[in-house]
Amino acid sequence: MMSGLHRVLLVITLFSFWFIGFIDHAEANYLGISLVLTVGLIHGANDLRIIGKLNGSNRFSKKKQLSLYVFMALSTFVIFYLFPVTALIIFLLFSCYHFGEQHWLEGQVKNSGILRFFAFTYGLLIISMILKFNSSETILVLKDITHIEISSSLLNIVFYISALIFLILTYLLRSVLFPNFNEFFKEFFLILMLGVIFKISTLIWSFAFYFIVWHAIPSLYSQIKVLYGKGKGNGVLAYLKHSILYWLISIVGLMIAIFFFKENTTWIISIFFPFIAALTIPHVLVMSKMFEEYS
Ligand SMILES: CC1=C(/C=C/C(C)=C/C=C/C(C)=C/C=C/C=C(C)/C=C/C=C(C)/C=C/C2=C(C)CCCC2(C)C)C(C)(C)CCC1
Repeated sequence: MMSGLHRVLLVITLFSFWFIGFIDHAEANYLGISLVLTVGLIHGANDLRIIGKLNGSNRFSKKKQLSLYVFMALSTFVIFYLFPVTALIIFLLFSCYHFGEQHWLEGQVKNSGILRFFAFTYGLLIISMILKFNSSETILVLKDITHIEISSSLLNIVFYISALIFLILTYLLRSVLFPNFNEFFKEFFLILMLGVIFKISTLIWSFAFYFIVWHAIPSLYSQIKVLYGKGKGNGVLAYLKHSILYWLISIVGLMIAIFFFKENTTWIISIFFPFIAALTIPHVLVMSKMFEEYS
């Protein structure tokens, strides 16, 4: 749903066209990775506090919640190395829903099955656009992670199918999704702008741009509202203070993973995605429960 925050993000998206012209591809990649490792990681680092706010969380002690979270993250990372294709598919399915849920389901009082499917399709459309518009880099990274070389036509097919289902669902759900033509126009304009950004930049920048601007920032905004209330100006500082330890632990975890697995891969980036995937699974479950209870 288009809110005041979304309007600011649209302006940032427009501004990014101008900004991309100033940096080369290598700089864009460094900046993208730095943003994911800072803002991106931090947006999940307060998950335990969010769990503490959810109904029924007192059934488990804080220690149990922490152990379960760490267990989920570590097992996903290991599964990525044992069964990379299965793990990648599960990661992508979770990610599609998670991206769509953040963008469309906040504030929807009743999340029906079809709305959830729409959210999933939106996430699939965005991710397939990132991959399709950067197909040669995607094929190389996927080969490094799964040892399978996929063809660019597979990326095209997924993109066209998700676009078609997205259009059909948009039509069917138009009265729920778009209170007026302006909202409809802004959403389609956004998809168009994202498509151009993904086309003219690198895979890493495309992913990092969407992940930070259109996922992590809105998610931080929703979490701060839930944790510290709407009117409290110091919510951002409190959020940062409470997340810094978990952020540091994750960075150390990434360094350890790079140290042990760097021989097995051609690019560090192939360790980076399984690492993000490991944190994604528990994070998605926490956020989904938060949206259910706080919509
Ligand atoms: C609390 C806690 C913690 C922390 C946590 C965190 C820090 C979280 C985070 C979280 C996060 C941070 C999340 C994220 C999410 C993400 C996502 C959702 C993504 C997606 C992606 C994708 C989908 C991709 C795709 C691709 C590309 C782009 C290229 C190549 C290929 C592929 C396909 C891979 C710890 C563990 C320390 C401990 C316990 C507690």
